[in-house]
Amino acid sequence: MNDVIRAEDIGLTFQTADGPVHALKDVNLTVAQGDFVSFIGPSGCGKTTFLRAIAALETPTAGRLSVNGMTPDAARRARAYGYVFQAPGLYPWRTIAGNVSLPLEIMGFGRAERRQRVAHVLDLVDLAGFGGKYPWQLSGGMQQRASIARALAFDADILLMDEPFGALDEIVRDRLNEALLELWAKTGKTIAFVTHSIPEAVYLSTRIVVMSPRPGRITRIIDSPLPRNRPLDIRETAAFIALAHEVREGLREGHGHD
Ligand SMILES: Nc1ncnc2c1ncn2[C@@H]1O[C@H](COP(=O)(O)OP(=O)(O)OP(=O)(O)O)[C@@H](O)[C@H]1O
Repeated sequence: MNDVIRAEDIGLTFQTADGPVHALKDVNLTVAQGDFVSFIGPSGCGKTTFLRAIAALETPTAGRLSVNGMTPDAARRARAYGYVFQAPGLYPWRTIAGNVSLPLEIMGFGRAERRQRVAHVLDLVDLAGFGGKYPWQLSGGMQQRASIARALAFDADILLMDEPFGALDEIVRDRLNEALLELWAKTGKTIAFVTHSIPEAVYLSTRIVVMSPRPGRITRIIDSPLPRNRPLDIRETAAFIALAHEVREGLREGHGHD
């Protein structure tokens, strides 16, 4: 299997008026193609900073980081990833299809190709038939699905997701978690996912990266023994509960350094 993300001794220090902030320190991680990796940890442990570094939105101050075998900057230019944020960030004056089509327009795809791709990704996120609606006509969960479709539209290998379901209620979140796993199985994408929720991390991931703050670092990397095909009620199994316990322990360990 190919490593799509490889971080070696990554450090990232912000210089602020109050002195240096060590957002990441000695971070080592490899993510294989087709992995679903979650980053979990308390506020300020560097989860978002690490995702942003992968996306070339921040530059590490130490170590080496490669994405698809390239520098993050080269990977960004090669459109190696789609990025999904906590808020859907859809333009209210554009239809759902218009929003999903926007990155394709910017990249210069022709009209026929755009139509075909938009229809395909709307179908993938179960929004076929909603392309003509405006964002405000859709529920929060549907809007977030549309933003996932937008990130998928140019068919990048990697999907970076920063707490995409954090603002949604639990029932909607459950449904979207299930839908995301289906989409992952169908597309074979590599997904890097930031969350604050232990059950969400355990339900979704093949690898769980537990982080802790000050300085932001990895305290545990847990490879999931759960099968890739996961119905929601897997959460009631002993294996799931044991894994959640292991994550919780990892989080507690990290707090010991505070
Ligand atoms: N541009 C910046 N300038 C200075 N400090 C920053 C900057 N961005 C992030 N930080 C600091 O770096 C640390 C890590 O932040 P980061 O947002 O990556 O954490 P996080 O784990 O994603 O937190 P949360 O769960 O709250 O989103 C924090 O102490 C934060 O205040």
